Amino acid sequence: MQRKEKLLFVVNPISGYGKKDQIGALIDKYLDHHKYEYQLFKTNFPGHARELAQKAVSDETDMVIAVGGDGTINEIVNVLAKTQVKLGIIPLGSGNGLGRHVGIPLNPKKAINSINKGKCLPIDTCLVNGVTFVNMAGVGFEAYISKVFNESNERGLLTYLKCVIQHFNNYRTESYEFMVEGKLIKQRYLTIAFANSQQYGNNAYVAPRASIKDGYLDVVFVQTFPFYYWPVLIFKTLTKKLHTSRYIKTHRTKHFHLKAEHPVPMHVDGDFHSSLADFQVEIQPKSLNLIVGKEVI
Ligand SMILES: Nc1ncnc2c1ncn2[C@@H]1O[C@H](COP(=O)(O)OP(=O)(O)OP(=O)(O)O)[C@@H](O)[C@H]1O
Repeated sequence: MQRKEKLLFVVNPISGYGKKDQIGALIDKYLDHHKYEYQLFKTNFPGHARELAQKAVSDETDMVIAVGGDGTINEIVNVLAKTQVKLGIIPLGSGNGLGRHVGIPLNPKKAINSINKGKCLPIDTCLVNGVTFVNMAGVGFEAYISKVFNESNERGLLTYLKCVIQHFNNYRTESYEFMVEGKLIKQRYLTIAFANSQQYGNNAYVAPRASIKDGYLDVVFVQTFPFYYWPVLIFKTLTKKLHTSRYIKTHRTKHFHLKAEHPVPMHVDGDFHSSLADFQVEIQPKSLNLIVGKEVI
């Protein structure tokens, strides 16, 4: 008889919208018990998912499944990158950028089925100043909003949009410098995204031509724009046309060194990390074994 694979489900009870009370029962009902044996833990504090993943690696677990959003995934990926342990996703976050990109259904029963199928793909991860991210990191306005959002008691898309609208006019753009094709560029930007996949979440495509398995990072520069341009920008973001905006430039690279004139906020996979003025970003090709739901770009 074939050995059963050992799974660990890591459930973030505060991610996304609803409680996660039913998830244990759904896993029990729909997981393929001929193929897998499993344990399930809820996270009690930020950083707990990382601790649980560390224990899973030392216990020779075959797959860790993040039940939550990109922040929960990020904690786990910081442990699983460059190991053989697979990552699964049950996307129950607010934005679910990575889960959406790799075609994991938002319906938990269907997501469990993707784990049963076990279609595994080696994907790229990235490092920013030594911290791993897998979907998106960034500096400037988007990171500032992730800080404000994390500090608010509410979650969800509506709260996020409220934060954006409230803070857009008051946010001061920062001056940055970096090299592109041997040329030194010095310019002010509203936000700069380091994109491994295509979207922040909620089908907001910031880097519609990015691939998670091409060995490259898409750096997306967003210049400041007038308030009346928001509807156009949102439309372009949702229809994968952002790169056609006159306020956007994209640079594809393996390494990127960015300096800001003053410390600016940085997020990794949607969660505020710290405020810094010097950023070294690099790609780590095919460094994570991810369970996917479809053919992935
Ligand atoms: N019990 C807990 N109490 C408070 N925070 C927690 C707890 N467990 C985990 N966290 C933190 O919650 C943060 C947010 O989780 P996550 O990013 O998964 O959800 P989300 O923000 O709703 O989804 P997304 O990132 O997809 O938009 C994580 O960074 C994690 O550190």
